[in-house]
Amino acid sequence: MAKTSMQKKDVVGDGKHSSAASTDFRSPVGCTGITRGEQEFLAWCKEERVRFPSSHLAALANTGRALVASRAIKMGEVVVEVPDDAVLMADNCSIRDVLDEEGLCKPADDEILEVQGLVIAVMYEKWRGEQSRWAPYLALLPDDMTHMPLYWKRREFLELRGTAAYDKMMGRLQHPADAPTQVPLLWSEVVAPFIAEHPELELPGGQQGYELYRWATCAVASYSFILGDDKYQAMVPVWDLLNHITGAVNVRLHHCARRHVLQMLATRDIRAGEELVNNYGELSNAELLRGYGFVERSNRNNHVQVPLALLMRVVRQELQQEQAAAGAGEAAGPGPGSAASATAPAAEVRRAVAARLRLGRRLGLLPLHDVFKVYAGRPAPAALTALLHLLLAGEEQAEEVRRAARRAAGAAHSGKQRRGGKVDKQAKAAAAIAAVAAALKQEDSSAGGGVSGSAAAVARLQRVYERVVSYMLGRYGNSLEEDERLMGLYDSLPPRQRAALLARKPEKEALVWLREEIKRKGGLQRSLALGGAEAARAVGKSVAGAGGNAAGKAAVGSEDVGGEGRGKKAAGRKASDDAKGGVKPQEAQFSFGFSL
Ligand SMILES: C[S@@+](CC[C@H](N)C(=O)[O-])C[C@H]1O[C@@H](n2cnc3c(N)ncnc32)[C@H](O)[C@@H]1O
Repeated sequence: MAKTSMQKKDVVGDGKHSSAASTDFRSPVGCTGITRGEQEFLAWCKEERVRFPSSHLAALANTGRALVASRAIKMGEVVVEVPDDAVLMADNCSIRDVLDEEGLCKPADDEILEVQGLVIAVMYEKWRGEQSRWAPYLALLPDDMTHMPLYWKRREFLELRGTAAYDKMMGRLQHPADAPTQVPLLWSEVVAPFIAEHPELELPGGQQGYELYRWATCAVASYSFILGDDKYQAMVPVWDLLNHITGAVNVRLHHCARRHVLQMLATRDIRAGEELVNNYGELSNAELLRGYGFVERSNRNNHVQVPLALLMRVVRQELQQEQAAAGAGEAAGPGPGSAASATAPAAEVRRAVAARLRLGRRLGLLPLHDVFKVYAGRPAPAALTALLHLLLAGEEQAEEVRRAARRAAGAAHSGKQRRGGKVDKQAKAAAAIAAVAAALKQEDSSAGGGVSGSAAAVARLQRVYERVVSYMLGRYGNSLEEDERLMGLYDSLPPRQRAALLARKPEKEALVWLREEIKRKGGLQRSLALGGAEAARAVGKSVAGAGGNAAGKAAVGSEDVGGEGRGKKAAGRKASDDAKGGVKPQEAQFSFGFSL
């Protein structure tokens, strides 16, 4: 594997200065010379018509390489332009036919395989060294990816127990775009056999091969983009030089189909010397750490992910305990209109809850990848509260919710709101949430309502929430109090411990917040009052996903492309109408195939 020096310099010039061979080149904002690797990359950009005329490469203390404005940039100006065929994908790399034959190009049987296709493409092109068309580009990617948790020692990795980062990397939750997931398994089941079956490629096997694979996986995880509706995973040179700072994005991604170029446009005026900043998604620290190997000291996107599988388990437990209590002649009984009758065996509870879940799904109450996000300081997600109510509900209550949702969907049909079926789903979810809110409205248990049906339902929801929170808090390796103590020692902690601390502590805070919020007077109603917005979120994408990334990462105004040639077509196909910065479609990565 060709090694490239990754010494970082303070600032290096942009493509137009690439002919300056001297190492004491001074950029418009001062600073030092450029490395040979950087010079070669800039020359390569020129050859490939990759342009960033108003900015230059910089190396910043905490974030590594970056693009910095060389002059004032106007809102809407194109700041980076990358021809479609300069991107690197499984579909246009030099072994694309082999990858295609092996089912590792689009459309593969499994999206995971498509991501593996790009990882192998990156491995191969890197391995070819100078012979690769992308050599100067690949040489500029950091050789050292040890900031990624994939390189952490077991002891360090265990510090992440309980977090979304840990679960995803352990393969408990999985989305194809979660590149650093199940790496040893994918190596032994997909990549090592591929290498063994294609000796003509001369890729290394064994430990050397695995190290190359691990590096390429990290490169794909933290540098690749997903282009267009067809979700082509691609390495996009220069686009991937932009860092992520929550709340500071100043560019958006776009595809100009007419000219077959991917573009980055300024979303506001940018001053000379200002960093160009992308948005990798609305990501928590745990997610940033897993996918990109860094965390932010203060991150407004911090949240905890509550998996559906856990909710199902807790609901079943609740119902079975209610039954047992009723069977033993205790006072509580199965509650008003319970999902299973007092005499029902566990299997019946399971069936009843599964049926309610199907209804919840039809009503649009399930978020993308079945993971509910809970934020400290915000009400519990409406769709979560509504779904829990539904899962616990008896026949009659469930039917009521279903009828209300149907009426609302019918109204949306006949109204002007309908847009490609999406509003139907949103309207249904909103109506289901409203119906649950109405059912719970009469009383809140904390108001001292006693024994009315709704008070019992509220108490039951609170119990279920409490169990979910307790279970999730118990999964971390230590307590929130311990993390608070560790924050006092923050500066003296090793970097990986700091990162783990900043990943797990906000998750615990969100859980503790949830527990308190649900107990507070009106907490459940506050959750359900957000029905509209939450309903939109419940049906995904349109609110916070890569497809509709409100923070501006998603490109707008893309035009359709008539592709020419394979690579071009792939990159071009509606590319960047939801092109993403960083590797994963932001919502789509939160799959949580969790089991207790
Ligand atoms: C797409 S690359 C951006 C270019 C990168 N800085 C470089 O030196 O090549 C993503 C990587 O940049 C770094 N990065 C991006 N944003 C960061 C931030 N806010 N803080 C720390 N590191 C950051 C992380 O190492 C991440 O894996």
